[in-house]
Amino acid sequence: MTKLAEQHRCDQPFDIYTLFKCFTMDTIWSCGFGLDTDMQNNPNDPHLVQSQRVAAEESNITPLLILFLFVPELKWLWNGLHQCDSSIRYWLTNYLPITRRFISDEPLMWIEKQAEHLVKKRVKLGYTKRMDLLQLMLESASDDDFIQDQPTSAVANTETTTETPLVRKLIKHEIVANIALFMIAGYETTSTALSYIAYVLATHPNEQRKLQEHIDAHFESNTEQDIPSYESITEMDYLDMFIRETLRMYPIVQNIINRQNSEEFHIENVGTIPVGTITTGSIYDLHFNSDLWGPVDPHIFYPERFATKRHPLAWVPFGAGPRNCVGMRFALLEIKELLVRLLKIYSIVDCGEQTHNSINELTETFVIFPKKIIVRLQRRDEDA
Ligand code: HEM
Repeated sequence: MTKLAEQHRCDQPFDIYTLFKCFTMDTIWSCGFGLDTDMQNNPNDPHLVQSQRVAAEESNITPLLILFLFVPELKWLWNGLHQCDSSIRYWLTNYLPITRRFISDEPLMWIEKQAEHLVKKRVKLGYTKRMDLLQLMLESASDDDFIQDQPTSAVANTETTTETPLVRKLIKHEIVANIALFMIAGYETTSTALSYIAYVLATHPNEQRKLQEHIDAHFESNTEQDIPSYESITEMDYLDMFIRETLRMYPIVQNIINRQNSEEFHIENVGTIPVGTITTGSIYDLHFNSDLWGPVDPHIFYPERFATKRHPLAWVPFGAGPRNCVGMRFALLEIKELLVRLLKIYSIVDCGEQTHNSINELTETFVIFPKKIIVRLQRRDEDA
């Protein structure tokens, strides 16, 4: 809120996406791993810079990735080479700083090393009352380096069960890998979702007013610093529909929602898909299909369409099935908390071409993101 107030005082168009990135990064470090970072006041913080590099265009298309795409049978070799390349870069750039002039380090490796330090530090610290993701993972950790999965005896004995769930502890390496995954998956996605929401709010003033009235009706507060409770947030159906409609029209992730089939299947007018094929559906075709989303034209922003029950797989910004996004509830709650606090005090204002051009050029890496979202803030109690 302090950063928003600063921007309001400047009374100039600014890039709200940059603010959201710092905010979601601070949130994931604090809620996930118990670190009180302050990236909102320090945009050059290396955690933020390295995470931004992971999603950046240039670090996504590497020769090894191209080899992986065209010769997936040798993925063990490409993985091995990638690991070697990243380790060498990490050691050279950290222990021989002069090499930074010629080679760049690998951001994922940097994040993994930070995660390793974090785990070591927390283990040394011993028991902590703080119940964050890291603590939960450490409590289910094993000291072994390798664990053989064991089916639960209770479930394995039941006659009706065909698939036996696994009793499984995490090994240290998996905890480190999960920290890195959560940092990357939880930061870029949520800040991008917030940036699209800001764009929609600025360009749809009637819907913004309706959302503000909805917030006023549900959330009484005397000060700007009040944090809405979980209970009051979950009751706010229009807020939920507003976010869902934005993610329908502006999905953040497309190409990571893919699956490899274990059985052959047939698609009409396409043919038979052999076992082991990696397929991904087109999220845009699904999200703009008028049979699934009508009768109001799916190209129109209309949150109320979510009041009608739709096909369970018509809306998939968080994927679907047992491997869908584990952070969905967390992301939705984070977005709602921020929107309630922001819109209680401010309106997001359209700055004409600057705002409209923001969305014209989108880039796709593992997320689909705009370069900037330029808007202005106006205090609601100063509205003309
Ligand atoms: C608006 C925000 C977000 C969007 C749009 C999003 C979207 C997705 C999508 C589409 C997938 C793939 C699902 C599939 O293949 O079916 C995914 C996976 C995942 N997401 Fe998110 N995500 C968001 C926020 C988060 C957050 C905040 C976290 C963590 C705190 C997170 C952690 C993960 C993880 C760990 C996976 C891998 C799950 C698995 O493989 O089992 N995501 N996300």
